[in-house]
Amino acid sequence: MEKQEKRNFNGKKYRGKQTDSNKGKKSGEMKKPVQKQKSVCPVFEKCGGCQLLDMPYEKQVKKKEKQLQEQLRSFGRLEPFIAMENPLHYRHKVKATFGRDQKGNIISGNYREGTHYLVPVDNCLLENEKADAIIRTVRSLLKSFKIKTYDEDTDYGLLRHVLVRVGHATGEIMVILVLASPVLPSKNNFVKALRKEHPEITTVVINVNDKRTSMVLGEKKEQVIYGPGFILDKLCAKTFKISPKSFYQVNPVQTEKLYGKAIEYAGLTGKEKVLDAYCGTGTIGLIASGHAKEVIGVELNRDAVKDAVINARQNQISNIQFYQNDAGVFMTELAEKNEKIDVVFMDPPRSGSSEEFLTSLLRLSPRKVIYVSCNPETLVRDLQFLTKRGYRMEKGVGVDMFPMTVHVETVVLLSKGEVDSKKIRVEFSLEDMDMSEFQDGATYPQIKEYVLEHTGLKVSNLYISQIKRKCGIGVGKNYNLPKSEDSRRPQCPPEKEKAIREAFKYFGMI
Ligand SMILES: C[S@@+](CC[C@H](N)C(=O)[O-])C[C@H]1O[C@@H](n2cnc3c(N)ncnc32)[C@H](O)[C@@H]1O
Repeated sequence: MEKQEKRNFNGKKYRGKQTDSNKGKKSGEMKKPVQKQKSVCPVFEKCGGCQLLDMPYEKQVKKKEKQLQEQLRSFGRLEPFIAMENPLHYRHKVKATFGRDQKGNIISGNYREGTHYLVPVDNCLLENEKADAIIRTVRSLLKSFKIKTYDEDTDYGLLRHVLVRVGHATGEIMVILVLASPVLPSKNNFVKALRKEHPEITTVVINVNDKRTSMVLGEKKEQVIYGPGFILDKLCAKTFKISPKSFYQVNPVQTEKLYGKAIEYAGLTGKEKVLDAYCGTGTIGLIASGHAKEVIGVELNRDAVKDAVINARQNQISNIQFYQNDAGVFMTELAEKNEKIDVVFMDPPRSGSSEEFLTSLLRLSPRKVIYVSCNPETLVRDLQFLTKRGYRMEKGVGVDMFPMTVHVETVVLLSKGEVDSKKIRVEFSLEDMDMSEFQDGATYPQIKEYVLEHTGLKVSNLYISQIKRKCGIGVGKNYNLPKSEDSRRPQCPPEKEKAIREAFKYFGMI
């Protein structure tokens, strides 16, 4: 039997797939069983959380760098990819879903990608090890505290998920217990028992999610049962408050490198007015504030904005203002007021930016735009838009924020090309543009992205267009529409319809 020698992510040898052993066998001859390579993770094939785990890390880096170069080549040059020195256990935000296996044993882990099949996970190579240990302890306490795990099918039980957020620099730890109803029996004793095993836990909160949805966190305000209800962390010498629902990058080691590049690309001199769009808890803007005259930040999530304001105070920064608003709406208002903005940082979600944001960006005409993106596809789409209208990509760089997965983070510097802003204003007309990506409030990819992020469900263009019709929203001609009202076409299931409607509401379409 031929052995294929391969090396996994950390360079250790392992036995590769033995698929050649049956080659040349005539049919009917006894076949030797095909032995699959042994992954470094026992649930690698079932979980789907990481796709590249069994590939040597250097190879992963080359693969990602090459792919990014192919995607961005036509726009400008890329600097060498920024890999991670120790690419394991980098996730400082860890989520586990609770349930039971077929024998009735309590399990915790992740849903297999695209399904509601719960894969038990004890130790994940991507996740912070303390967070995993805390989740195991919660699991071990459930029986003695008579806490039932929630069952999606019967809508019965209490504990749905546990989320752990770890401050990399401070070591502070927040545990979020996501419950189907507000009362946790013997909550004080539960916290005591948990902290006895993990005295490093600095806060415990209850989040109630009583909806039949795959969204992890419920919308209501959290109930704090231990500590201050938030944790602090440090990045680039600034302190940041992290609340249960605020966005905070999951890989703090690489985040410092990412933000460092963004600030470097901005080349601030201390005289600029800077906008930090999609600012989350204000991280990039606060770090930039020491190098700029004035910074404004805009963010949709109310809790994140509150954290951003507190972060400014905590870091004694007075030249920054935060606004809670849709970034596109905010940009339009700035453009209408003829505000002068010198540099824009933009770090939108995976779905990328919006038509409204980008058109107003053109009107504002900042000298430099630093685009931070976690999705090269939407980055390319938005770059196409901006580079056709006077901006030029000077340089960019890929940062490995998510080793072992296919995901890539990118920072790109755009600056004003030869065309002067006056000319752009005259030539720029919505009628002439291909607006297919930007119809009806949100694009199909944005709706899909939102639904996936909030419910874990994948929805097709067909389903979105069906629900658009039901809601009386115009359906653009560029999308995958049914050619006829053929009743044999799959109809959007109620769960997905609900999720799509929630997305429409979020994007202000209904
Ligand atoms: C990738 S995160 C970046 C956050 C921040 N720059 C950071 O590095 O921590 C994207 C942020 O955009 C926010 N967001 C999503 N849609 C938005 C919108 N339409 N307007 C403003 N902010 C939005 C999200 O709440 C999230 O905080």
